[in-house]
Amino acid sequence: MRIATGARIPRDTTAVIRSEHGHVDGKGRLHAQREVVPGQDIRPRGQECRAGERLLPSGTLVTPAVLGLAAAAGYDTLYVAARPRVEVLVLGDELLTKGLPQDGLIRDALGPMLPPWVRALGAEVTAVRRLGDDAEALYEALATSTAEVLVTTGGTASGPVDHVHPTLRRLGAELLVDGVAVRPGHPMLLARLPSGEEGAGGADSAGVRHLVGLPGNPLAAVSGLLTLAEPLLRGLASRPAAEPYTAPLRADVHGHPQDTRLVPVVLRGEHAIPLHYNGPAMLRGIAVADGLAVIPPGGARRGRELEILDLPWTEPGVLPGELGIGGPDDEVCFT
Ligand SMILES: Nc1nc2c(c(=O)[nH]1)N[C@H]1C(S)=C(S)[C@@H](COP(=O)(O)OP(=O)(O)OC[C@H]3O[C@@H](n4cnc5c(N)ncnc54)[C@H](O)[C@@H]3O)O[C@H]1N2
Ligand code: MOO
Repeated sequence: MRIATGARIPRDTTAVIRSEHGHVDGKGRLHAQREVVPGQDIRPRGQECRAGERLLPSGTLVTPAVLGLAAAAGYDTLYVAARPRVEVLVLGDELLTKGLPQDGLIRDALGPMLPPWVRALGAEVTAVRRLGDDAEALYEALATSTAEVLVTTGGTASGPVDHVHPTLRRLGAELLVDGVAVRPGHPMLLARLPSGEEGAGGADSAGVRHLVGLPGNPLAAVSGLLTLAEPLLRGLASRPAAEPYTAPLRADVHGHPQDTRLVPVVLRGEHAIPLHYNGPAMLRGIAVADGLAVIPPGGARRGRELEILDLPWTEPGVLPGELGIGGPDDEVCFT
């Protein structure tokens, strides 16, 4: 009997011969040109999975392949953790949104940088708002936002126009992390905002809202993104943490006397090569980096194994030669 690839086999069939491995003679009899073994080219039911079997552990990212597997196994609905909804609030009167920095005004580097970064961390960005240094606008924004996570940039220090701390106090927020012994990024903070029912506006279905306060210096903001925002968003999205790993340094790196430093590095072969332009306000290092090396207080010598924090898009690339540490314009810059 002729049968199409993938067609259901007739009852009591013991083997299938591929058309190119057999021929039918003038009397309609089939002759195999190769040995035929029982079960040949028959795909039995339940080969890949059986009814009720768990196909993937919970917490698995729904990739295109996972969607295909789910459909193949007959699922019509998948239960997933929704992407956390994040609103970005950029603070600072000194920020320009186009053109060259001039007259004491600088370009907003974080407004463009944060949304794709936050999306790469598995969250959805619902809005990016530039609020200047307006305490009332910040209060209104925090009180009424329905996002589960608010990310502010700037205004975390204690200067005259640093409104984040006073506004959190006014809202009755709970400061969970108020500064971290890390450079750059030491003023970063994490707070739990009052939920909708507690009188402060919107919230997610569980009523919990968090605020990640990133320092205004752009590389300091990156520190906060990787060490405060990333674990928070991962937890909210029920994503498992990546396995921590280390790499040996290919050059000495200066340390802060008391605090940990995070220094942009590229990964080449086994090694982490520390990059120039790693000051708190600089982005040239991180723009070509694969990750941040965790430098203990006091610094680290060449060859020492250090933990590396990956960037969400880390993949091997080309090291622009002049950026690696060890040249004449090596910089020690941590405030
Ligand atoms: N008395 C102290 N003052 C400061 C300390 C300290 O320990 N004691 N730490 C300094 C450090 S370190 C940092 S980091 C900053 C963090 O302060 P803020 O979070 O309040 O940040 P701002 O003052 O608003 O801005 C700092 C710096 O970054 C520039 N900035 C701000 N936003 C952006 C942006 N979107 N794009 C590019 N650049 C931005 C801003 O113009 C400032 O130059 O506090 C120090 N002060
Ligand atoms: O964040 Mo500051 O720029 O800690 O160094």
